[in-house]
Amino acid sequence: MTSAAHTSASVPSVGLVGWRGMVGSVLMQRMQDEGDFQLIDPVFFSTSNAGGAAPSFAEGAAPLQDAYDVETLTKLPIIITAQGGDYTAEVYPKLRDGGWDGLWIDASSKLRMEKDSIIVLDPVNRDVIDAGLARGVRDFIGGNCTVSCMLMGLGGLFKNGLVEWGTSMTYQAASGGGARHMRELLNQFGSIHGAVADNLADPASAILEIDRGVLAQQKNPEMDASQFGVPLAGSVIPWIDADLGNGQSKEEWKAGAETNKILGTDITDGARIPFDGLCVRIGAMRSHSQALTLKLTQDLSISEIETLILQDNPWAKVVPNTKEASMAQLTPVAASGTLDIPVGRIRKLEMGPEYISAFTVGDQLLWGAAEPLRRMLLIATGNL
Ligand SMILES: NC(=O)C1=CN([C@@H]2O[C@H](COP(=O)(O)OP(=O)(O)OC[C@H]3O[C@@H](n4cnc5c(N)ncnc54)[C@H](OP(=O)(O)O)[C@@H]3O)[C@@H](O)[C@H]2O)C=CC1
Ligand SMILES: N[C@@H](CC(=O)OP(=O)(O)O)C(=O)O
Repeated sequence: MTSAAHTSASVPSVGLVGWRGMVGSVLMQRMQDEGDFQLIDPVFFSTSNAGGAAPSFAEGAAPLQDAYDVETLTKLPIIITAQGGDYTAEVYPKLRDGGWDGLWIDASSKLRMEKDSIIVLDPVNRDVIDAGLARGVRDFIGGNCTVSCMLMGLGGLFKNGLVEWGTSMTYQAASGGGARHMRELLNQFGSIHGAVADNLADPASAILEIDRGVLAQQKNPEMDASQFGVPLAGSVIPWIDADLGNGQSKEEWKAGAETNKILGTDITDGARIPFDGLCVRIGAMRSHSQALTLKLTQDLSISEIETLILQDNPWAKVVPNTKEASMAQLTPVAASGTLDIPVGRIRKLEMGPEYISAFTVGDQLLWGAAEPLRRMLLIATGNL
């Protein structure tokens, strides 16, 4: 089973499932950047290409194992999966029913709200993770991307009990849907551009003619919208994830449910922080943004709020509430590929001194997905 990149008996074998997807690719990159592969003996799995070559960055690694081969998975003390909830639903119960007691570290939402699982976001809930490991918890699940990014940015307010309630209006990038969604968005932009390229190249052409051509292409049933269901390029989709049947999307439900589970405010009577809003898909490639309205428990000054945010963790950054700084530092383009979580547009609202607005953006593939998982692996192996 070993003989991947390492053969040392002193490092644990770790099964890696879903490593070529969007979250998995970012996870692999971060693990390479940080030298994490020196600390483990990686065993790569695939749902579609068992027997194929291991990724080129893991020189000497054994060929890809079948990700549905429970017997092989059972031999591993730790499995990290970014394969998705359907995979977890199929494989996880077989492993546990067969007596496997290894650590399951998962990016998908499937087990997040289970009583015996912990949502991992260690800069916010390291105490909960450590206590869980000590009492034998085996399932450590990455949080929803918008929730994790929000808590990384505004942890200083939430963790100090300063938020009475909150609402978030999200602007979620195509990459939240995965690799195929990103490709679809780019193909849509390309086909729209192609439909009007000649007119666009002619400065004398009428803008209404171009606009008509764009709309016609967006409504063209030939344009591929198989991943998102409707065109996203040049549009927005005000619904993400399943319809819960009560007017709320599952993505919106996660905001309240997961925020309170991560903070531990779900278990004490009266501690729950009401948190709700609307989740919207936009045509950004990567990084989720959200506009927040928070009712604070106290009338704090803006500088007190900014200090609390900055002091909470090294990644939260305060962006001055000016046009120049917001445009330069508070966009998906600025945040993508970085671990920074910029928080800006912080100001008091007309409703009263306890009401504030904020806008935050974070690379949802980093703090919203891959980073808490790789850090959980480090914690579990005694390296963080
Ligand atoms: N995207 C995000 O922002 C976030 C995602 N998550 C969760 O993480 C899990 C994985 O999500 P995500 O990485 O976005 O999903 P992807 O669709 O990008 O990848 C999942 C799997 O799809 C297979 N796949 C099929 N076609 C392709 C292709 N063209 N390129 C790459 N992979 C392909 C791969 O499996 P194989 O190699 O076996 O064929 C891959 O491991 C989900 O549960 C998701 O909910 C959580 C937080 C944020
Ligand atoms: N639903 C998020 C990404 C995601 O996968 O979230 P979750 O892990 O909660 O299903 C999005 O589409 O942007």
